[in-house]
Formats: sequence, structure tokens, C-alpha cells
Amino acid sequence: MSFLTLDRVSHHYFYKNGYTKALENISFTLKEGEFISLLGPSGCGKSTILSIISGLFKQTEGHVTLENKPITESKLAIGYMLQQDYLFPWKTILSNALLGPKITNNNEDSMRQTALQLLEEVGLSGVADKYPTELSGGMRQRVALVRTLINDPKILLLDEPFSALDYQTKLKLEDLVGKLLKTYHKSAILVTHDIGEAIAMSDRILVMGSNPGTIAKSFEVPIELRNQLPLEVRKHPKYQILFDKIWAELEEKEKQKGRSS
Ligand SMILES: Nc1ncnc2c1ncn2[C@@H]1O[C@H](COP(=O)(O)OP(=O)(O)OP(=O)(O)O)[C@@H](O)[C@H]1O
Repeated sequence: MSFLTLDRVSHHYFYKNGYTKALENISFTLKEGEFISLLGPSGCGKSTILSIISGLFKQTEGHVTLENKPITESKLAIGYMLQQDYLFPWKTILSNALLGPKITNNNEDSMRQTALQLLEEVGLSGVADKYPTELSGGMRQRVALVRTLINDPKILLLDEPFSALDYQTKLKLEDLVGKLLKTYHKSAILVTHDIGEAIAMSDRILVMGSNPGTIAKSFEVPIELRNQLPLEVRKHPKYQILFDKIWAELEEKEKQKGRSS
């Protein structure tokens, strides 16, 4: 059953002397528990799609629904994780993790236990009273993940959350996030420029074209590559076959972008 639906979504950014047509006729669905990735040339509208789903702004045309209701009625169902962790340096890790419940007036005391449990699940049980500056980049991103999960969102939007990390940390976090989302049966949409990361984490990959942004092609990730360690996925023969197909599609989209700009 489709859970999140984007139906013929278009978006224009208007400014004083004109507008940019960022998205045209975007339609796709996300099932409950499904993980999809958006790949495409810079400026093709990946982040715009996430902003619309998160309710940050409304699309110019089309419909976005979650469980058949307009997404604007379900803002709290969406969790957003970005490239930067945006932790408050003057707050402890536990206070940072509890920011969501505080904002939404959820009972902070009862949420403390949940926060401590989630911190333990991401391997950070000993850092609750530390401050963000005392943690590495990978540890801070794990805190950001806890802060996103604590409000129990139905869908996680991940906008290049690992791109600022070193390769080893990135692979470890891909594994951790993938496993955690499966455990909690969360749906997720990942925006990335990394084909390997998209294959290692997703059930399905949507490649976008640009000027304006469209969905060009959908690639199903073979079942053999799912639920595996990110490093193991990258060694599988089917990984290389899919990687090459996606690479060719992206090359084509880059060429088209060059011709139209
Ligand atoms: N606030 C804005 N005002 C005007 N134009 C915008 C705004 N945000 C994005 N755009 C334009 O909309 C288009 C899509 O931008 P968007 O950031 O969604 O692309 P993207 O695929 O996420 O890019 P990248 O991969 O570089 O992060 C681009 O042409 C961009 O210049």
C-alpha cells in the first residue's frame, strides 16, 4: 500500500524579476518501511522535493499526501536529518537529543529514558552529559539521528547526512542508520550524490533529470544487496552491474543539463 504519494508535483521559485522552474510533474510513492534514494545532477531539485514533503513550503502544483491526507496535516510525522548536525554547542548531548520533545511539549521527563535508550542503540551511552564540541563528526551525526528519531516520525528525510564524514565513518553510519530504520520500520528518503551509498541503503533509487527537475528513471535494488553490510554490498557482483547502469543514466542527465544550460 502506498503511504506517501507525490502526484504531479511541480514547483516554481518566484523572485522579484522572474522565477525558476525547479520541479515538473514529479510523481512517485513511498511504501511503509521502504527506503528510497534520490540521485541526480546538482540543482535538479532533490532538496526541493524534501522541503515540500517536510512542509517547509507548499508545491506550486500537484498533491502530496501521507496516508491519503495532505502532508500539511502531518508535519510532525516527518523527521529531517541534514549534512550539518546543527547541535546546540551550549547544550549537553542529552538536552540536544531532547530538543524535539521540548518543542512539541511532549513530556520531557518520560522522554529522557527514550533518549538514553536511543543513545545507547547508536553506541553513545556514555556521552549524555558531554557537550557537542567533545564529540567527533560521526558521533555528532549519531546524536542528530537520535534527535530525529525521538519524536517517532513516520518518514525520515535524509539530505546528504553522511557527506561531511570520512569514508570509514560514513560506511559505519550507513550500516547503523539502515539497521535502525529497519528495526523501527521507518520509511526514508535519502538525497545523495554517492551512487554506492544509494545502492547500499535503498530498496529503490530514483534518478532525476534537471531544468526543470523530473524523475527520469527508477531502479529497483536487487534483493541480494539489501540488509547487508555496506562494505559487503560493494563487493557483490550485482552491485557493479547496478552501479554502471545508474552511472550511465547520470552521465546522460549531466550531458542533457549541459546542453540546456
Ligand atoms: N530558495 C530558492 N530560491 C530560488 N531558487 C531556488 C531556491 N532554492 C533552490 N532554487 C533553485 O531550484 C533548483 C533546484 O534546487 P535544489 O537545491 O532543490 O537542487 P538539488 O538537486 O538539491 O541541488 P544540490 O545537489 O546542488 O544540492 C535550482 O535551480 C536552484 O537554483
